[in-house]
Amino acid sequence: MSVLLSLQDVSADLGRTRVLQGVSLNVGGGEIISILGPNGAGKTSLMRAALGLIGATGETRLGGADPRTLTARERALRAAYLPQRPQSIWPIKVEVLVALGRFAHGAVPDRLAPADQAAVDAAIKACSLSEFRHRGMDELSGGEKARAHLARTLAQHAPLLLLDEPTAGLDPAQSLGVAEILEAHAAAGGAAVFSTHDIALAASVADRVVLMKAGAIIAEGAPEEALTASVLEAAYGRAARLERVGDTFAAVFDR
Ligand SMILES: Nc1ncnc2c1ncn2[C@@H]1O[C@H](COP(=O)(O)OP(=O)(O)OP(=O)(O)O)[C@@H](O)[C@H]1O
Repeated sequence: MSVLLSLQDVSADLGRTRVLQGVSLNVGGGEIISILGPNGAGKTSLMRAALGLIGATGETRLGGADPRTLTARERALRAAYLPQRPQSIWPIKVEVLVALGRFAHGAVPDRLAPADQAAVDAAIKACSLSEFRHRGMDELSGGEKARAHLARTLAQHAPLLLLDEPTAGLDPAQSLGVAEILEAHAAAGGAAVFSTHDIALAASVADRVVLMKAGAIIAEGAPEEALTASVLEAAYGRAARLERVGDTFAAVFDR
């Protein structure tokens, strides 16, 4: 199994806040890993450190290289990043936004080579956006916009997906669609790391969950083994448990 991302004892500060504390994580091809944890736990910071977007101590390797030494293009060929709440500043068409995902392959959005066009079409289809592809980004609902940004990320065809809350704002059926996209990516040998507050979805989809609190990983492993009641309570400060429901899960928080 190829190692696509490796963090060893990574710590980082933003301003006066220690946002990562001794984080170690290895991600190999074929894996789906979900990052969980309360607001402010460090999930976004972990992804940004993985990409070299924030300074950190320890050792970070993205596709075997220190991400701080990579050009934007080299980084984009290794990892596709979906930021939390991405913005599209211009009212560009959906298919043009998705084509921007091809920049690392040398694509120009209005003159796509066949391979770039095929990648754009496949990403639009996977994200159920075919009927919206000619619409402006300013003519979409919140969930449709989120899917367009995900499609841009997928069109990049990077082996590692780093997705910060890819299902935020999506309806349950669309969230399951994202889960199936991640499963297909992993089945093809890629890896997906995604953060979410949907514990049940994470447990259903991820091979491994990583639970963070205050910048540190407090539990990691197969969902049912890692997400014990005591660990969930330690993370969220409320009594909670993961329950199996058929072949999926529910996260139950006591009131
Ligand atoms: N630019 C910044 N300067 C100082 N502190 C920051 C900065 N950005 C984030 N933080 C702090 O870093 C910590 C981790 O933030 P991060 O965005 O990584 O959390 P998160 O787990 O992704 O949270 P959420 O679930 O709310 O998205 C938080 O305490 C946050 O307040």
